Amino acid sequence: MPLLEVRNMTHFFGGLRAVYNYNVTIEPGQIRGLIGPNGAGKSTVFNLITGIYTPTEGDILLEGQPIQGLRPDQISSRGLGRTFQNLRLWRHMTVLEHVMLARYSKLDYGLVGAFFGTAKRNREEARTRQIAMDLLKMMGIADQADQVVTNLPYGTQRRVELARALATAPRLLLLDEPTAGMNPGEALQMMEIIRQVHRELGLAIFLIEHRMKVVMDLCEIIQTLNFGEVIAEGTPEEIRNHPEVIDAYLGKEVLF
Ligand SMILES: Nc1ncnc2c1ncn2[C@@H]1O[C@H](COP(=O)(O)OP(=O)(O)OP(=O)(O)O)[C@@H](O)[C@H]1O
Repeated sequence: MPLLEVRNMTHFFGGLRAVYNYNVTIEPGQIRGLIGPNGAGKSTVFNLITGIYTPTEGDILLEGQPIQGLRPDQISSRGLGRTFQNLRLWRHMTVLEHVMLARYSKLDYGLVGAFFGTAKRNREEARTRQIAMDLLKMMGIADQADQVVTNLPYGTQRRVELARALATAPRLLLLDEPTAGMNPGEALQMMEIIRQVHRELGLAIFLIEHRMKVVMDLCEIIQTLNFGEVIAEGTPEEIRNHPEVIDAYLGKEVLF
């Protein structure tokens, strides 16, 4: 069974057709890319899948179960994690607190446990801290666990955001422009981290990215959107040589 299946999804913002008859099937462990010009509808596709918007039409199935109409937190707890194009971090929290807080949504010690500090709660706290620290190690930022995020360089903040998304143990991770705003060196490091996350955690990844090197190197299959519609889907080689994609998009894009 596919991990995610989106069928004939259409979305209007008032009179604007942002996404039209969109389909995608993501298998467990697959890495897929979504590219297209500014305003093509890429972030809207992610916002529809993650429950920020409810599609005007269509079906979204996660492991065979319909998820359209559920709240973002309900969809997240079913195994779908994401990061955003613009960072959404809390100004006064430390790196470790960000990741631990996300992990708490997975915890189950009930209200009584939360008030009275049961042994189970203490065990779970220790385990949460351990998982969060392991993720920070994977991101290469464990030594900055106690830093307040706003004091850290932008590239590091993006790693915190990725660690936070991974803290809920998703089976599918949606990354909205993971290298946006980074210099080429930071972007290369982020690419290696994504590769490592995929290899070590074995989850499926769906990513939006403008940097062609990142998409072409990481993804097995790439879709191209233009005016809300998929104009091409294929391997990096097929996409690179697709006349409509070159015309609509690649001719104008940053190679790195
Ligand atoms: N909340 C909204 N209300 C109204 N229109 C919106 C909303 N969000 C997006 N749009 C419009 O929908 C279209 C698709 O936008 P979207 O942000 O999905 O594109 P995108 O491919 O992610 O672009 P970019 O690469 O610039 O991030 C655009 O015309 C945009 O202006």
